[in-house]
Amino acid sequence: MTADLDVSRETMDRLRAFEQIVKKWTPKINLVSRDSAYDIWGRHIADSVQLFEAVSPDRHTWVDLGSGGGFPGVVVAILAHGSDTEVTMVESDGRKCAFLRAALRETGVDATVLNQRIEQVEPQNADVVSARALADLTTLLGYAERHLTQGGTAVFAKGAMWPQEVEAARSQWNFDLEAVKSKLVPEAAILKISGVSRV
Ligand SMILES: C[S@@+](CC[C@H](N)C(=O)[O-])C[C@H]1O[C@@H](n2cnc3c(N)ncnc32)[C@H](O)[C@@H]1O
Repeated sequence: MTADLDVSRETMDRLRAFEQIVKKWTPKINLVSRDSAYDIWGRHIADSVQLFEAVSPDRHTWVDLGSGGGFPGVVVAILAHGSDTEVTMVESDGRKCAFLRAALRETGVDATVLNQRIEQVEPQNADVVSARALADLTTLLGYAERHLTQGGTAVFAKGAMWPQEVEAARSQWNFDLEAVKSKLVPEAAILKISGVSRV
């Protein structure tokens, strides 16, 4: 994905710097699974870039839930740097929050890191809510309902089971869905969701 990533040289340098920081910290605090640690760029950064690109640039507040090692939160902060998008990451693990703050400092971009549980953070009224590898869709829609502004969009990275997750979620939630096929894993998708309300 490096070749067709249409970003400035400065942004690419920041993404590369972030890749190195993840590699440095991963042995200490397990930021990514052991079997994906060999390919931070291909498995994690490129996937986060896809999530970012799935959303229209017309947004001011982006909240990433369960940011962990910064996917997609730190990548979004790097790609949105210089725009008027404010990025917030919510992460309950204090060591990961320390990592996220260090990554932001070292890459020279701004974002807010909330070391809290998603369920306890005050409603964020965000234009965009994102999550990757966090929870099943039914749970994520509860988070989206709490933290999205009216007219906002949720973007969730999902694996091959996404059609079943959508079907299960429909019993509890009404929502509009656009499934964008992943460029990286054929069966995976980015679910773009709006109009979330309880059934
Ligand atoms: C499997 S990791 C995924 C991290 C990252 N989004 C990624 O794609 O690599 C899930 C992360 O969400 C955090 N998390 C799980 N439940 C949470 C909650 N209720 N509130 C805040 N953070 C939570 C965990 O601490 C963990 O860092």
